[in-house]
Amino acid sequence: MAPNLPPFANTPIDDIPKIVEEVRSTFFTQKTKPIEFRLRQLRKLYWGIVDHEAEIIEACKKDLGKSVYETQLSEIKWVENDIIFVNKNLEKWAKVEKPEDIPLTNYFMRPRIRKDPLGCVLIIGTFNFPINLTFGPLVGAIAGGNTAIVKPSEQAPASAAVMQKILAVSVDPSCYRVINGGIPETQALLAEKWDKIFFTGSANVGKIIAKAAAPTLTPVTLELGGRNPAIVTKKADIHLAARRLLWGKIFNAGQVCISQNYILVDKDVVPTLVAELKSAMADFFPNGAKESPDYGRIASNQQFSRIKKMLDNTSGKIVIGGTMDAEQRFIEPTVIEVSDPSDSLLTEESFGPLIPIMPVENLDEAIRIANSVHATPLGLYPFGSKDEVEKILTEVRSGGASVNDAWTHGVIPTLAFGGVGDSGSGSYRGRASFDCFVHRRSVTTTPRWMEKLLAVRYPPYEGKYEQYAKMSVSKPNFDREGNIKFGFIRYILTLGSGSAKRGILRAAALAVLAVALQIALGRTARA
Ligand SMILES: NC(=O)C1=CN([C@@H]2O[C@H](COP(=O)(O)OP(=O)(O)OC[C@H]3O[C@@H](n4cnc5c(N)ncnc54)[C@H](O)[C@@H]3O)[C@@H](O)[C@H]2O)C=CC1
Ligand SMILES: CC1=C(/C=C/C(C)=C/C=C/C(C)=C/C=C/C=C(C)/C=C/C=C(C)/C=C/C=C(\C)C(=O)O)C(C)(C)CCC1
Repeated sequence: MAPNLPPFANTPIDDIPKIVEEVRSTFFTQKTKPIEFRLRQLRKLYWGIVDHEAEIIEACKKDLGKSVYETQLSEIKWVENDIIFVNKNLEKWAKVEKPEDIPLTNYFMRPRIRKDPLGCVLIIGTFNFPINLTFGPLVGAIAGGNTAIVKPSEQAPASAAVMQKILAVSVDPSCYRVINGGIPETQALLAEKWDKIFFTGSANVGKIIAKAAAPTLTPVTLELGGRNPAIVTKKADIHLAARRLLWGKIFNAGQVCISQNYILVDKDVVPTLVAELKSAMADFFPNGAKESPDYGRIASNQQFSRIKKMLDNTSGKIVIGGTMDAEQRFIEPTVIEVSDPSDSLLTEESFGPLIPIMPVENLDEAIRIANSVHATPLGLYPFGSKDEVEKILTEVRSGGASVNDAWTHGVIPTLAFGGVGDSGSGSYRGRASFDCFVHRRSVTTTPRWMEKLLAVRYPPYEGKYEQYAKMSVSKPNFDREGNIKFGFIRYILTLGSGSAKRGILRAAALAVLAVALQIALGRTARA
């Protein structure tokens, strides 16, 4: 029997300042700082999630038509595994760190790096992986010793209500709270003072967040969207490319910010790619996507209309799929052959199961189009030979990249995840989640006995520079042309090459030459 879901209700706007004040003042009680407290809260959150698995599954079904399998993989087990990983590593990460590269003269000041909590943080989530992308950052915030307020997306209301319930019953409510609502509630939150805002969502709202943070210089982590290219060359394995890129657009019905937004394909292999996509589609959904229990639905009528409009507006030709059902918010995985790089299917983020394919003359053209559509996308998916892939990775920027695959870099839970340029700033997950929510605070302690040595820094300065220079001024090992200068000993030891590797090669070549000479001389002597 399906579990009863808690109702979604907006937090009254008038209550928001009071809740924020409570959570903010808890930070100053120092309650969240001991590692043992953080670990205990994380462990309680873990069990809170475990105890509400059935409700999470039901909520994700209601919000997104998400299959149990996808909810387990990408929401429930994702966050549970993350908590277990943090639980195992937090003490190690939180240890005071000895910095590298400290000059000898500063050694006695015991330079070190503390990992201090930031304070009271705000986490604003999105709808597509509602639990993962909301509780994921929260795990980092708790691990970092912060207090936090979480604002789930109102576009996944069932999941938002379940998250509110889970936090209320599992963790300390004076430290961590859910505020539910839409734009007015988020605006009320943004009017408060935060020590960090962690936002996942669209670039447009990202700008609103950054603007709201600017007057108080509040740091922000922005996890935004992108128009991510996949590039398929003639040398790629087209069968694999088709299966993997199709997976990239059917998981969560394509509502994945790192999935490819469009595919640039060498014109010679377009027919093969389309045929392989057709065959992969039949393989994944033998009775069609609509009948499959594995294929999700679009989150809201608003998102459905937006995706439909994109398809209506294209000048491209649908070659696979194209059916829809507004009542069910169902959109079939749809492959569209596009011939114009300014087609809105390329230039706008579909955030749905649309798979535009654009034939190109060669790799240079593909790279040119990718760079002109979006110079700093969130993801990049090159399929081709080793050299072609290297060229693509070098010439096209992106937050992350998966070679010969769709968004695989985004499913490795302990790999830092984030955008670049306007696809986001900052990263999180695994250790990076902890780093995202702490300040690496450099600290020194100057011993009393150093006072005599430190006299060099006090006025009168007369005659002190030479003394200082002896201790602390470095000499360049490069000349005015930018060439590296070698010392005499280094020159001799490296046989005039300047590098150990080239020195060894030269020594080996000399040894071969000497042996050959010896053999030749031996032969001459015998003759
Ligand atoms: N980089 C990443 O990890 C991810 C990025 N995304 C991106 O998110 C976008 C789709 O998600 P949406 O939820 O539609 O994004 P969105 O930006 O509309 O909403 C995200 C959050 O911002 C709040 N919000 C919306 N409008 C606001 C306003 N005017 N003022 C203050 N707050 C506001 C919403 O309540 C929601 O909690 C896509 O662009 C997608 O690529 C989605 C998932 C992950
Ligand atoms: C099984 C054996 C092996 C190894 C097998 C491997 C490596 C299997 C890999 C399977 C994968 C990658 C399955 C996919 C899982 C999908 C997940 C977890 C989805 C997560 C979704 C997330 C986090 C969504 C994020 C969305 C974001 C950020 C967004 O919208 O932007 C060996 C090792 C080969 C040995 C033999 C056995």
